[in-house]
Amino acid sequence: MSASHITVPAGGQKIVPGQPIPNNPIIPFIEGDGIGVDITPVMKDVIDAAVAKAYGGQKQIHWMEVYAGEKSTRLYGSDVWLPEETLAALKEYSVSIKGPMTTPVGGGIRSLNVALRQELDLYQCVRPVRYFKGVPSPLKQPELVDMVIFRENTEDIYAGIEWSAESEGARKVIAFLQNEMGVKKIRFPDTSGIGIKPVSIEGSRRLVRAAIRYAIDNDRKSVTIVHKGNIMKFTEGLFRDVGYQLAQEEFGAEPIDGGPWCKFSNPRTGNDIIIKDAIADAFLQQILLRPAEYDVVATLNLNGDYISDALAAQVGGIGIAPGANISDRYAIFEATHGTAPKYAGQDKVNPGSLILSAEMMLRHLGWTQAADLVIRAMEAAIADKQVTYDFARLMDGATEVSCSAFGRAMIDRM
Ligand SMILES: NC(=O)C1=CN([C@@H]2O[C@H](COP(=O)(O)OP(=O)(O)OC[C@H]3O[C@@H](n4cnc5c(N)ncnc54)[C@H](OP(=O)(O)O)[C@@H]3O)[C@@H](O)[C@H]2O)C=CC1
Ligand SMILES: O=C(O)CCC(=O)C(=O)O
Ligand SMILES: [Mg+2]
Repeated sequence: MSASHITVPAGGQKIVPGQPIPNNPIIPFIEGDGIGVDITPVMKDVIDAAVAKAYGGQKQIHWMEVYAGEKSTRLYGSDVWLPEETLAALKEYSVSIKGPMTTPVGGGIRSLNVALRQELDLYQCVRPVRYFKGVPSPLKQPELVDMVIFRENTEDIYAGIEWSAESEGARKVIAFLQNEMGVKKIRFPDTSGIGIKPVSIEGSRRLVRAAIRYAIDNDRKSVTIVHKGNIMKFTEGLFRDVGYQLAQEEFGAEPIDGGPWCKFSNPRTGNDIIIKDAIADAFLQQILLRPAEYDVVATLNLNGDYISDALAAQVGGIGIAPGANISDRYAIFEATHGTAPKYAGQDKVNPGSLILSAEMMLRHLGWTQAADLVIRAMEAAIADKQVTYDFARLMDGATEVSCSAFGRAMIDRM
C-alpha cells in the first residue's frame, strides 16, 4: 500500500476561497464507480472544449484525479474507500467534481457520497430541474417544469444513526425508549431495526436561508418548503416552522391572509417572493399536475432524494439531472443519478447529468461564457436528435449515439 497516488498537475493553481479564480485552476475529480468510467472522461472533454472556445486558450482547467470508491480500493488497499489524501485534496482545492459511487443495500459500507457531504459539511444539495426542448417527457407541457431543489444534505436519516434488528445496539435503544421514555408503540420490539432522524434548528435555518438567497439572486417567484410535518412533527414539522420563521425574521416576509404563507419584496428587483409549504405526498402529485406553481424548493434530505429523481423524470430522466453539494467554503459537483452498474464500461449512458453538473461548476467559478456554450451545445445536439439510448428509445426519428459520441456531438456544435 502506497501513501500517495495523487499527482498535482504542473502549471495549475489552487482556488483559494475569497480570492479571484485563477485562469488555470486545479480541479480535483473522482472518476466514480460503474458508469463513472464512461461519463467522466466525456464530461472533461466537453468542458475543456467549451473553456478553450470561450476564452481562446486564456483559461484552462487543470484536472487532478483523486480517488474514492472501488478505484481507491484497487490503489490504496481493499478496505480504503475514502483515503485521507483524497479528503485533504478536496478541502485544499475547494472546488471539485465527482462521478457516482456505489453503496451496497442492507449491509456493507455506508455511502461514500453521503460521507463526503458530511465531512465537508456540504449542507446544500442544489439540483436544478429544467426542460431542454425536444427531450422526451411523460408530461403534456414539460416546459412548465423549472424548479431548483435545495435539499438539506447533512442531517435527517442520512446521518446513518441506526442499529440492525436483533443487535445489541437495537436492544439497548429499544429498552431505553420503553423503560425511560415511556414509549409503547414499537410494534415488534424484539425484531425491530431502529433509526434516528436528527433535524436541527440550525441546520434547517441555513438550508432555507440558502434557498431564499438563491430566489433573491435569481429573481424567482417562490420558495416552497416541502415536509411531512403532519406526521413527523418535531423533525419535518420543525423544518417547516423554522423556514417560515427565518423568512420573517431575516427577510422581512409578512404573512399573507393571516399566514402561514408569507411574502416579501425581492430587494434586487422589487418582485414578490412567496414563501409557502406543501406536505411531501401532496407535493409529489402537484408537481405532475401543476408544475408551473413551483419554483425553488427547500426540503429535508430524504424528501429531497425522492423529489430529485421524480422531478428529473418529468424532464427526461436522471440521465440529464445535474447537481452540486455546497458549503460556505467548498463545493463538490455531481450528477443526481447513481452508478447504473448494468451499463458500466459500455460507452452507452447519457453523460448529460455530469456535463450539466460541470456546467454548474463553471458558473460557480464565474466562467459564464463557457457555461453558456455548454448549454447551447446540449440544446443543439438534442435538437438534431443526436441522443443516447435513454432519449432515443422515446424519440421519433432520433439517432442513438454512444456516450462519447454525444460528447463529440456537443463539441461539434459549440
Ligand atoms: N450520488 C451518487 O453517487 C449516487 C449513487 N447511487 C448508487 O448507485 C448505485 C445504483 O443505484 P440505482 O438505484 O440503480 O440508480 P442509478 O441512478 O444508478 O440507475 C437507475 C436507472 O437510471 C437510469 N440512469 C442512471 N444514470 C443514467 C445515465 N447517465 N444515462 C441514462 N440513464 C441513466 C438507468 O435507467 P434504465 O435502466 O431505464 O436505462 C438506470 O438503470 C447504488 O449503489 C446507489 O447507492 C445512487 C444515486 C446517487
Ligand atoms: O449515496 C448513495 O448511494 C445514494 C445517494 C443518492 O441517491 C443521492 O444523492 O441522490
Ligand atoms: Mg438519489
